[in-house]
Amino acid sequence: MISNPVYSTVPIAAEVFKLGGVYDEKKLFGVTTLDVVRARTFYAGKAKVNVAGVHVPVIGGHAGLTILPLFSQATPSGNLSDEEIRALTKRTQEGGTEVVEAKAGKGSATLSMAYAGAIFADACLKGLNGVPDVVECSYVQSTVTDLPFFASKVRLGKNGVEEVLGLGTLSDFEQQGLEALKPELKSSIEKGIAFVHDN
Ligand SMILES: NC(=O)c1ccc[n+]([C@@H]2O[C@H](COP(=O)([O-])OP(=O)(O)OC[C@H]3O[C@@H](n4cnc5c(N)ncnc54)[C@H](O)[C@@H]3O)[C@@H](O)[C@H]2O)c1
Ligand SMILES: O=C(O)C[C@H](O)C(=O)O
Repeated sequence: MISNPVYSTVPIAAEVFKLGGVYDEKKLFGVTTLDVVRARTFYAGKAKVNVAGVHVPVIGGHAGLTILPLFSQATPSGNLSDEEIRALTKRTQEGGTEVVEAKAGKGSATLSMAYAGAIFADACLKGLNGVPDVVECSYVQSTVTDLPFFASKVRLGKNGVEEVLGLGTLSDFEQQGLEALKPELKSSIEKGIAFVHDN
């Protein structure tokens, strides 16, 4: 699922598939790769490292505060200040809205989404083809938090999602971000599920 709001459209799709008796949680992904692309790009710029070698997990959902880049786990380490990390987090969270507002009703990010979509589709194909250790962040059915859907690192394989990976160690700032995003994410998931049953 790429169509927004991804944090609701994925639960909507899951519910529709369940009603049709064909839901396979291993094969339903919300594409959050663009958040990862933005986090990597902004981080590389600030840390003055080559973006090609940068990894930053992004967890949560796919809108505003629900997008939580884990810069404490970024590699290579950029030794950025707390203030810089806060600014990079905000920029990543607002990246999509920035483009939507700049295009003023004429759509959303397209070229960067195509790039992100290609990365994610390529990872899915590698997994399906049996390439080992293919890991991308994605918004999937999850038990890593108390929310039924959550974006985190996912290991892809022949069946789709082979393993939803844990969050690793979070900084205090990220832990606070995680607690702050939960109410919005919970309500967006519930709204999606209710939408299916009300319609
Ligand atoms: N997951 C991500 O990272 C990400 C990134 C970019 C865009 N998006 C989402 O992708 C979607 C498309 O973005 P876009 O920039 O191409 O938007 P867009 O406005 O350019 O295109 C939307 C298209 O949907 C069509 N449409 C609208 N209502 C319809 C309906 N009821 N039935 C059939 N078609 C309908 C419109 O005619 C239009 O062609 C949006 O939901 C956007 O939010 C997601
Ligand atoms: O379409 C949007 O609202 C934003 C899009 O999801 C993006 O991340 O660029």
